[in-house]
Parts: sequence; C-alpha cells; structure tokens
Amino acid sequence: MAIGHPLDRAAVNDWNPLTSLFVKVCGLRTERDVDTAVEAGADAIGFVFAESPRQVDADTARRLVRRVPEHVLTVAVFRNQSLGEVRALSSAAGVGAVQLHGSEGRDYYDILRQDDVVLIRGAAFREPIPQYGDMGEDMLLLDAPTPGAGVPWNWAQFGSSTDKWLLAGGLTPDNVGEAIAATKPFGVDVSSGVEVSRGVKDPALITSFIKAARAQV
Ligand SMILES: O=C(O)c1ccccc1NCC(=O)[C@H](O)[C@H](O)COP(=O)(O)O
Repeated sequence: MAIGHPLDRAAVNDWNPLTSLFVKVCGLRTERDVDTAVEAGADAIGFVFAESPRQVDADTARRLVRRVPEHVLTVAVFRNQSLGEVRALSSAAGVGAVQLHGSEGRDYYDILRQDDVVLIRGAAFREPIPQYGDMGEDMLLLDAPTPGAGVPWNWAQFGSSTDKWLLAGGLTPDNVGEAIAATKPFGVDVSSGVEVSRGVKDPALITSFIKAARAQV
C-alpha cells in the first residue's frame, strides 16, 4: 500500500500477501503505542470496545484514531454486543473497520456492510473449522478460544490457505516467524505478545514483532 492511500475495502481486496504481509496490532490505548505501531509499519491498529483490560471508550478511541494516517486501518473490536452499540461506538470512534469476535450472526455483517467499513470476523480455531467468507467478512481472524489471552493454538493443524485470513493467538516477536512459515497466512495479529503486563504495551516489543513478521515475506 502506497503511503497516503486509504486502506479501505477495495485496498484489502487488492492486497497481495506475497509482497506484503498484513500486520495488525490490537488493544492499543495510548498515543505512544499508536505512534510506535504506525512508525514500525503496522497495517492495522485495533481498539477494543469489548469487555477487556484493554477496553477503551469512544472518546479515547476517536482521539487515537485521529493520529493514524489513512494508509493504516483502524479497527474497533467487539464481542457479543448489540448491533446498535457496535454501530454507535464504531461511528463515534471514526474507525475504518469493525472486528466481531463473538457469536454475532450474519445480520450484523449485512447491516454493517452498509456502513462502508471493512469487516473482520474473529473466530476460534475449532471444528467445524471456520471458513473465510461464511459471514460475508473481508478478513477472517483465526484465534485461540479466548481472544486476547496470549495463548497459542496448534497453528500447523490449519495448514495453509490463500484466503484472506489473519493468524492470531499467542503470537510474539519470537514465534511469529515460525508461525508464518508454518501457515503462510494473509496476515498476523498480536496483542499480549507485545505487552509487559496485561493491557500495557511495550513499544520495543511492538517494533520487534512487526520487524520479525516482515522478515518472513
Ligand atoms: O484483546 C482483548 O482483550 C479482546 C477481548 C475481547 C474480544 C477480542 C479481544 N481481542 C481481539 C484480538 O484481535 C487479539 O489481538 C487476538 O485475540 C490475539 O490476542 P493475543 O493472543 O493476546 O495476541
């Protein structure tokens, strides 16, 4: 993605993972961490509105979103919240994407699509294996059973796929290279693996994670 171009749904559809891995850093709460992730080359930055030690309110998210250049996708993360709340908070924050991480049905995706946001479906890796596109999402994020817990799952079980899917769950600067080599994902997502304690990010870890992920492509 050329710097300065908006990272919208068309850009996600045109993305070539062979030339650039999609890297998302989630659960950001401070200006320092947002600036670090942008400078280190993150493609997407997540703000958690779900119940979590990383939860932000709409005012905080809006202030942080305003710092982010348009070539970086801003993502609001929800889990089992009402559609009204999802729409109100994502619109108040001014994000470019919504990530639904619970048991939200197809109706959420169909209605949110009209809001012209990129749609990311967060799903635990389990049988039956979640399939990309089943909800009409733009990206599928395959995760551990508890999102944001920093626990890896057996990525190699998934094999690899050319779908637009993000590998998440227990990734760190130390294991992301091996995980990418094993699964060849469209992109990767991290939260706990770049924290010094739950909910508190470490700028050095954010930078090393992005560097280690990019070294694989
Ligand atoms: O991060 C959270 O606390 C969270 C809470 C509720 C729903 C989703 C949440 N995070 C979603 C993410 O995209 C995380 O980055 C993803 O689960 C990976 O987390 P981690 O294993 O800590 O790297």
